[in-house]
Amino acid sequence: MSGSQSAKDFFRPLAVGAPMPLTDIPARPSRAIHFFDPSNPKMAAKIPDMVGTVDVLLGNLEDAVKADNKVAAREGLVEIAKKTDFGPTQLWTRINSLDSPWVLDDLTTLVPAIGDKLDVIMVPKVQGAEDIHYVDRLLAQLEAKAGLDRPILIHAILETARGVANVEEICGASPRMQGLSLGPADLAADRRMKTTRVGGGHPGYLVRQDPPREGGVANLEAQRATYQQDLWHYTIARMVDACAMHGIYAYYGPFGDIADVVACEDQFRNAFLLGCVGTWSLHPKQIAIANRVFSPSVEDVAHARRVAAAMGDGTGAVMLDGKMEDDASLKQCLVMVELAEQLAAIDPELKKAYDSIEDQQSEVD
Ligand SMILES: CC(=O)SCCNC(=O)CCNC(=O)[C@H](O)C(C)(C)COP(=O)(O)OP(=O)(O)OC[C@H]1O[C@@H](n2cnc3c(N)ncnc32)[C@H](O)[C@@H]1OP(=O)(O)O
Ligand SMILES: O=CC(=O)O
Ligand SMILES: [Mg+2]
Repeated sequence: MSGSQSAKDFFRPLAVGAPMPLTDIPARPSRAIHFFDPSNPKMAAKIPDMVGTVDVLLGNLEDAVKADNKVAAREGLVEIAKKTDFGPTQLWTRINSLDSPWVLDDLTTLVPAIGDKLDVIMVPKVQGAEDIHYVDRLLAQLEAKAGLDRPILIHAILETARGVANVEEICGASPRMQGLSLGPADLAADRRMKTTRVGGGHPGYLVRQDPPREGGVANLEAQRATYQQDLWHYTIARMVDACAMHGIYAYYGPFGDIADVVACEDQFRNAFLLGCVGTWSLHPKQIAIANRVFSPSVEDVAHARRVAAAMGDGTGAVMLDGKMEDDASLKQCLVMVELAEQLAAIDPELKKAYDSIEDQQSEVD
């Protein structure tokens, strides 16, 4: 909420006739936000068949779409959205940046044409609350004009140093704020980091074991283990806290080494463990990785359910498998159980896997 706005105005529509803002952002599964370029005929042709295989399909209009194809991408997205029934899959778009010559046409074309199908608009290179306020008001005006009955939500990419400095105010800038993604490629450039990659780690960012001491003297010639550190830990942790504080959702972003599925899975898992609910997928092969990583494992769900059962009314402390469980560990377990229930509702395979634990547990009991 901006300093000059009163609390009661926060949930008022910003244009006469615009839909009422949401007071809570729905927790819809969004393990993979799959990017496609609507101006690329091969990719566009694959989209209808991808419905139901991925939680979010995102028509990308910004970086990775050639300048000459910006109009074709926008028009291609309108065409795909109009002819596709998205069923349980969400449709998002990433518009061009607010300082670009394309963004105004992106918004004024997409909202009247396919605003009823668009769930979330991703806004790149957000610097502060003022960027969200601009999009917020414009969306309200366009929604009112188009007669939409539900608000389109906003997702911001955290990819500038100023954006990171303002992360809390960005998350709280509008009731439309659905979440944030880390944009490691642009953020690295903006911070003048000395990397040349799209996300992921770097072998040079490490700490080294102390030298062994021999007779009180450090042996600097000895072999010493090194441990690679996570370049993105600080930013993801800030993003997760800011999102949790405002009741919205945090996502890892792109992992550009498409061939390195192992490191991709590691990066996604770090983000999952730290509190992110999903990530981007740039290539079809990253969807399965994201779906696997951002779904709690059967073992974790089984354990979480056992803790919930053992904790009875949810207060006090109990011993389970030699470990203390109490109100706080129960709350962590309930995060897992709730997520498992949300995912089971849209993913029949997962439902079968999670249900099989219940069957096994009732056999044991
Ligand atoms: C820093 C950032 O902003 S990241 C976000 C912006 N970047 C993006 O959105 C990139 C999206 N992805 C892509 O452009 C592509 O996947 C690339 C360029 C990385 C690789 O593309 P290709 O070299 O064609 O990959 P590959 O040959 O493995 O593709 C196999 C098939 O999958 C298709 N495919 C590739 N990526 C996608 C996708 N994202 N969605 C749907 N289909 C895809 C290809 O068209 C190809 O189809 P075909 O079998 O009919 O020929
Ligand atoms: O847009 C994403 C990024 O990493 O930059
Ligand atoms: Mg970017």
